[in-house]
Amino acid sequence: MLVNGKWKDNWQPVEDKDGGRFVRQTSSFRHWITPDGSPGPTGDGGFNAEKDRYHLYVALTCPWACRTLMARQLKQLNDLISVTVVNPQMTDQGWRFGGYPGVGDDDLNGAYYLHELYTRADAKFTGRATVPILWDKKTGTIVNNESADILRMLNTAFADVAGARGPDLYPADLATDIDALNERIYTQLNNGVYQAGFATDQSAYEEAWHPVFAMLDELEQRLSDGRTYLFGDRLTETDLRLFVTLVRFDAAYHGAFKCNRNTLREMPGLHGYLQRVLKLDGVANTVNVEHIKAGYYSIKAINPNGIVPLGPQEI
Ligand SMILES: N[C@@H](CCC(=O)N[C@@H](CS)C(=O)NCC(=O)O)C(=O)O
Repeated sequence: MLVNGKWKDNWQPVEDKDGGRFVRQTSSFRHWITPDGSPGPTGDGGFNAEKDRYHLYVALTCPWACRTLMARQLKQLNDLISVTVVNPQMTDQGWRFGGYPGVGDDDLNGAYYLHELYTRADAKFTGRATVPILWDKKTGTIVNNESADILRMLNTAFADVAGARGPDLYPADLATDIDALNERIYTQLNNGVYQAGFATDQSAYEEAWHPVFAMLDELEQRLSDGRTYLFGDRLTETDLRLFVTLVRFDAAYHGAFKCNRNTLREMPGLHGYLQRVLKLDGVANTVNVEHIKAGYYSIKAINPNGIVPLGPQEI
């Protein structure tokens, strides 16, 4: 991680420990792009919605980054916001650019490691250099590195510039229910799989494992009435947030993170739902199973010899 702007020690998945439990760092850049550059719910103003001004740095292995890519795709913002994909394999200094099929160099800033962008934005930055990063090309800084914020701002910020495009992913009449379900899915499942996978003692692993499957069972049940999406016929941000975890389940979480009561393929409601979302316009472009496997299985703390499993044949 970075300490006072300097890279310290070899990359490890867990820095903040609470016993054997994995604790996710809170995001540090929380500015918002808004239609008129006024400050959003958090952070400073000045980030007007403009064409060709913003850039996303993502890893295709990372669910948090991929939910922002999905939002960009579904809101039809690909022509407004450019993207660079980092190398899925973790180095001793975290994410790097180039050197892997389907990966870009940092043409924008000429960085080799992603952490260089954090110190460019804040020379004294302390913390983990995570993806996604929403970058402002105009002022050369990070707008926001919290995917939940980015998802929400992409839903509305560009409506004046681009016209209303794509589905409303956070409709007002569902906002309270979306917030409540997001929170539960995040705790038990999106982050729960990481808590199981990065646990460093048996009880912390077991403590995380049970809620993962309790949530999958609950969602399997929820979808059993034949609804298309979590809230019925309307696709919402909660679907994006769930999809990115489901699509990684059999390829990464079942093996690398030891979430192995069953595979997702064995849950017909959830598996059917996964396939339905995968078929939405352009969503398949945001999914790269090869990058997903290469990424999770490159984490030495959980897979020291770096062997990448050949299966699953299909997700
Ligand atoms: N709160 C962040 C979390 C992002 C995150 O944890 N990304 C992981 C990849 S899946 C990362 O970049 N980890 C590198 C590190 O922790 O050093 C978000 O949702 O945007």
